[in-house]
Amino acid sequence: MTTLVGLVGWRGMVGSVLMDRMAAERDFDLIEPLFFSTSNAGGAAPAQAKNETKLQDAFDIEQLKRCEIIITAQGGDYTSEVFPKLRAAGWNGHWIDAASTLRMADDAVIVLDPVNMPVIKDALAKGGRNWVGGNCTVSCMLMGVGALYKAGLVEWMSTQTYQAASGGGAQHMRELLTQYGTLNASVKALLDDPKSAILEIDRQVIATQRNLSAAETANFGVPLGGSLIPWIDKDLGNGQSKEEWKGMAETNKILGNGSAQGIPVDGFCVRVGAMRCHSQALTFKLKKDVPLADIEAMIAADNEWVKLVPNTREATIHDLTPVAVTGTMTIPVGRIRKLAMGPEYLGAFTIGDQLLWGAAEPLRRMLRILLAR
Ligand SMILES: NC(=O)C1=CN([C@@H]2O[C@H](COP(=O)(O)OP(=O)(O)OC[C@H]3O[C@@H](n4cnc5c(N)ncnc54)[C@H](OP(=O)(O)O)[C@@H]3O)[C@@H](O)[C@H]2O)C=CC1
Ligand SMILES: N[C@@H](CC(=O)OP(=O)(O)O)C(=O)O
Repeated sequence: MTTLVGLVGWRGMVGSVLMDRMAAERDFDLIEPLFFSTSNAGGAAPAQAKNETKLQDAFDIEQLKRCEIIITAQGGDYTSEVFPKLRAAGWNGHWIDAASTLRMADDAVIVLDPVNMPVIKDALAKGGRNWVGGNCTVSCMLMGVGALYKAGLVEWMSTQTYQAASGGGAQHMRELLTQYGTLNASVKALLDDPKSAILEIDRQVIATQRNLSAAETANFGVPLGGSLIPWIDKDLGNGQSKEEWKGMAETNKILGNGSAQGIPVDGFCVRVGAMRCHSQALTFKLKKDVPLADIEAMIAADNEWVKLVPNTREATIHDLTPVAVTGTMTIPVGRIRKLAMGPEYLGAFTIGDQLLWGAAEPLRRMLRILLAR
């Protein structure tokens, strides 16, 4: 019998990317999908529905219990409310989740199978049933440079991120574009006049940024267009943002190192005016001096999506940008070079589409792993 798979959060931003990827990879051929909604129970399910063509209530535990596997991209509040009730009602199925809520739970695995298939297999063998997608920045970073971790070469890593608006959600992407539009409109006449003074344009732009309406900064709280925000997620009260904390905690959990005592990973997470690709500059302290060519070969051979970008100006400006990477599964790694601090210090720059490898893709791949058993 075909596996009944519940889909929750399928029409949100992450969910839509997930649906596209599942369709592209023909995942729906292998399952009987049961679509849920928090807002439109009884409405028509999307075209991928087969026998179950009505949307089910996403809070209806009895309907959820019918599913052998549930994939949710509905968000953390939904997980917090429904998951404990479902387990308490005796549901023994597999829960695959995009939200961070359950990530650090002992009985949950952060799934990124090109990096941690052994961890996933070990958990499966032990009866694991909770599978959670990792933080987008961490997942994209490990898809790029996981080879160095797998080879046991990393003493520590520092990451400086350049994270896209999409990490905040659809409204944040819209807000960024609205801000850019407002800025452009405020100096349009001056821009159209090639003889206008650039410092006058600059003066008007900063005045516009400082006077953006509350509606135009409702999501980010401050201007992002033409600026940046060096804080992402909650304030942990110790000087670190929660996004920065995830770097070490999740990297080590994904690698199966345990979260408390692992390889030190730290740095600064910064929101920039990109749309949906997270970029990051990485500094490694390696455990030993490894020739650059060996490092490059290791990274290039790690998985089929990683792409080495030669450390030249031309290759970098064309292939190592959010514009080049958006909407693709490719994880470019470039700017690889030994740093001035010494031969064990390595620099690299990597980019990933945070809605693909950063959110949707590890979930559908986990579904495939479960279906293939
Ligand atoms: N944004 C990101 O980069 C990442 C997000 N995540 C996780 O995924 C969760 C979902 O994120 P995201 O996809 O950005 O959230 P969205 O806000 O885009 O979607 C969440 C839900 O909102 C409801 N909704 C209400 N109005 C609309 C509308 N106009 N269009 C579409 N859906 C609507 C839908 O539920 P319904 O159909 O039931 O009404 C939908 O499933 C996050 O909470 C987070 O936990 C994980 C990794 C990255
Ligand atoms: N925090 C990420 C997006 C995200 O959803 O992260 P997480 O899945 O760890 O909550 C960002 O803002 O770019």
